[in-house]
Amino acid sequence: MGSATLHEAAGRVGALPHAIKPVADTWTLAGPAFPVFTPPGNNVFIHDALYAAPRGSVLVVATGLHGHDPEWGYWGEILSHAAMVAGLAGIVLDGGARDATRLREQGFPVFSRGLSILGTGKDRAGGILGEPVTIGTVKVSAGDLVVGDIDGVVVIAASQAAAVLDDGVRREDKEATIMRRLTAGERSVDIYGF
Ligand SMILES: O=C([O-])CC(=O)C(=O)O
Ligand SMILES: [Mg+2]
Repeated sequence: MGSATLHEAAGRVGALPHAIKPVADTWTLAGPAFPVFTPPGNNVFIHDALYAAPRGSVLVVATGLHGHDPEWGYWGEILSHAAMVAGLAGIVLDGGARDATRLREQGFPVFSRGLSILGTGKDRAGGILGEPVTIGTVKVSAGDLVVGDIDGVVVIAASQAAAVLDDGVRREDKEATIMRRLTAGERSVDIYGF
């Protein structure tokens, strides 16, 4: 199910900033969040998170700069390789990634604000693992459902996830019916009653 459908099903909440996109257009992502806060320009806590997150997790990394952070590549081919070995499902990064050609070959879903050559420091101070983080206007807690695709990333509270998925399926069924009616010659404005 697409991120936009789930966002509608969730009552139009949970969309992360639109600038956070997959490094390869075709990638999709789904799994429970493991939140990480890293100080700007530092990625040692992201390395630590690989070994703290349960298998199947999506790392969701806040950098404290709320999007004003185009200049670091927090994640690259080494971290993707390590994350695959650790059985993680993907990463959502409120900052840049690098080694994009290799990342695309590896296929591990990396969602970032863009690409940056610059490497990060390793000071072991100021990071937090597994506690809620805020990206854009969205608070992300451990276990929340994270779904990403080329449209972007949506985060659904764990307590809402089952109901939102059910509603998403209903929406997709309804939209399939609308497509059939359009094919049959009806007009969108008539179907919706606009
Ligand atoms: O050096 C880093 O920590 C990020 C990186 O390029 C890699 O993971 O390959
Ligand atoms: Mg690298």
